[in-house]
Amino acid sequence: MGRKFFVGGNWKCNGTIDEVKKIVNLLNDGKVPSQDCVEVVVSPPYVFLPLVKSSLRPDFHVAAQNCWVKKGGAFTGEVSAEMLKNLEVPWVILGHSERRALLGETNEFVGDKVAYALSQGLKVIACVGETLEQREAGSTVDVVAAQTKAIAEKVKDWTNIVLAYEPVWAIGTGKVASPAQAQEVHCELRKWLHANTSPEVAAKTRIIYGGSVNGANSKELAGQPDLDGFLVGGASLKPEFIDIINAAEVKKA
Ligand SMILES: O=C(CO)COP(=O)(O)O
Repeated sequence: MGRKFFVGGNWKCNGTIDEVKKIVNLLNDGKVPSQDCVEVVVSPPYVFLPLVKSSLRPDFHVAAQNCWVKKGGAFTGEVSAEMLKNLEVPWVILGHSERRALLGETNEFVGDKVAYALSQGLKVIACVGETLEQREAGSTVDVVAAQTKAIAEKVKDWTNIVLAYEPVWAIGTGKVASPAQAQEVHCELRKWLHANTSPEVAAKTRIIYGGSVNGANSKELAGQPDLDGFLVGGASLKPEFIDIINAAEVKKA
């Protein structure tokens, strides 16, 4: 099948220089499976990217948490895909639900961002996910399909995209999706890719889960057939992030 397990750590808007140094030391000392078995990418705030990149172990990589929708210029406060490329930051997270909800990023805007970042040679962790209201209304699959469609309309080549399913109700709440709930949506997303992109894209694209993942629940989640890794928030700042990376071993069994 060839979908390498992927573990992302989204540090969000957290950290001081000292705290960042501590997390990097913790990561550098962690015992994890080889790069053949798991791809690890951590995403500090922009301002810490050079520090993390220069001090992080070479088998782990970095991601930005966002970038501007087109070429840089007169866009105060933004950071462009070209700048990330210039800093040799290989990955960027786009469409996180916090940006969709708090900063008004629409499906279309996220689709444009993904397409532009890819065009500049970045790899993208593209996030989708429903709110509790949407889940209770029975529209989970429609919501994530619409979010994915807005990306698929702008992108032909999915090689450099990892799709992150992050139910909004599970983010930062301690209410993790059950393995069955996660598997159901991952399977629907894969079916959607099969029908609307190509069977090859559906088979190869990694679909990772995010929302209250921790050291204790990561193994059982990793056992789900359509779950190819995690995007971790709170626990990515703690020693248990190493345990979550080690959940990749489940796929080998
Ligand atoms: O938003 C997330 C990762 O992008 C998940 O956050 P938590 O792991 O803190 O729930």
